[in-house]
Order: sequence, then C-alpha cells, then structure tokens
Amino acid sequence: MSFEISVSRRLGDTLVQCAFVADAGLTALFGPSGAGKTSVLNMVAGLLKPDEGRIVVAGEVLFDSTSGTDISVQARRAGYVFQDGRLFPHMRVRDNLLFGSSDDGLMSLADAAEFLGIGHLLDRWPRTLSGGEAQRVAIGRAMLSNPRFLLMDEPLAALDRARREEVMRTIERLRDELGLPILYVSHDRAEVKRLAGHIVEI
Ligand SMILES: Nc1ncnc2c1ncn2[C@@H]1O[C@H](COP(=O)(O)OP(=O)(O)OP(=O)(O)O)[C@@H](O)[C@H]1O
Repeated sequence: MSFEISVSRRLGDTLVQCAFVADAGLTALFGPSGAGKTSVLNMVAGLLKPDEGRIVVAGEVLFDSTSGTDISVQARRAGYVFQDGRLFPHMRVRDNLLFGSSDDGLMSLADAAEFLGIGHLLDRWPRTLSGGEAQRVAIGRAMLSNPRFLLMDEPLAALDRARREEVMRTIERLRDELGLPILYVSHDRAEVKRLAGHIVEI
C-alpha cells in the first residue's frame, strides 16, 4: 500500500477531513478550491500537524495521534513540488537542482537532467526559464532530494496548454519509471483522469 491516510484538522472555520487507502502509482486528491487539498499534502509532508489521525506512506508510520508518533519533516523524505515552482531566484538551475540533494539518491544530476530534458538549462537563472522549464527544474530538485515519495500541488496550474502537455508527459514518466508513490493535488478532472490510478474526492 502506498498511502494509508486518515486525518482531521480544524483551520479557522474549516474542518479538513480526509481518509483513503491507495495502492502504488499516482493518487489524486481532487476537489474544489478551499476543500483542504493543500492542507492534506502539508500534513503528509509534516508541515501541518493533524488534530487527529494516522499517516502511513509505503508501510512507514509517519504520524499517529494515538501512539504519539510524529516523524520530523526531514526524516519523512517527501519530495514536494509546488504550483509555482518556487525555485531559488539567486541560484542558477544547477544549484537549485543540487539544493538538498544527496549522494545516495535516486539518480545523479546528469541522470535527472537527461530524464527531464533540462541539461541545456543548468547554467541559466530561474527568471530566464519558461513556466514549463521552471516546473521541470522544480520536479528535478524534488527527485534529487532522494525522496521516498512525491507530493505535487497543482504543478500544472500556472502553465499554458503546450507547457501543461510537456510537464504532464514528464509526470507520466515519473509515475511509470520511478515507482515512487505520488500524491497529486488538482481541481482539473481531465488532468486527474489521465494521470491518476486512484482518485480521492475531497
Ligand atoms: N491558517 C489558517 N487559518 C484559517 N483558515 C485556514 C488556514 N489555512 C487554511 N485555511 C482554510 O482551510 C481551507 C482549506 O485550505 P486549503 O488551502 O487546504 O484548500 P485547497 O483545497 O488546497 O484549496 P485551493 O484549491 O484553493 O488551493 C480553506 O477554506 C482555507 O481558507
């Protein structure tokens, strides 16, 4: 099982609640704006503490309010890809990719650059990249951090149609070739139908 999640957390007037079990592959959290999708990703990443619940990823208990388990953000080893890329503007692409990378990782910088088709961009500054290029670099940075699983928060939302297609193909390859569990947030039904093996409505 990739994800076994059952969490609740009150945020102001909103009660975010979510429970599901998902097999390997890409699992989509699908729902309207404000439903709590990003909050669930943040709970899995360890950035937001559930009031109650249990989070198990690839068989490892990351959080359990009953037993008091709460693994640190670093030890959870999530690769997180945000909607807006969030590259460090003062670092070239190469240094963005190497930020948080480890030698015993999933792949080398050269392998990741090849996989993502960004080898020609390594010396560029983030501000000179197209949206699709920047998002592929952000995915590369997450992959190089030696993650045990990936969290992706609407990684296509800021892109135009052509760039969406480009990044969507990259995500399909990640899903099919790396075998990492992926939890993917979107409110686009067509995107979710194409990418996800399992859809969780929230
Ligand atoms: N710190 C906070 N204090 C009060 N309310 C909050 C806080 N953080 C989030 N919320 C509320 O919790 C709800 C869930 O937010 P969240 O960002 O998880 O939703 P979402 O489904 O990811 O939305 P979107 O698709 O618009 O990104 C929203 O109604 C939001 O306003």
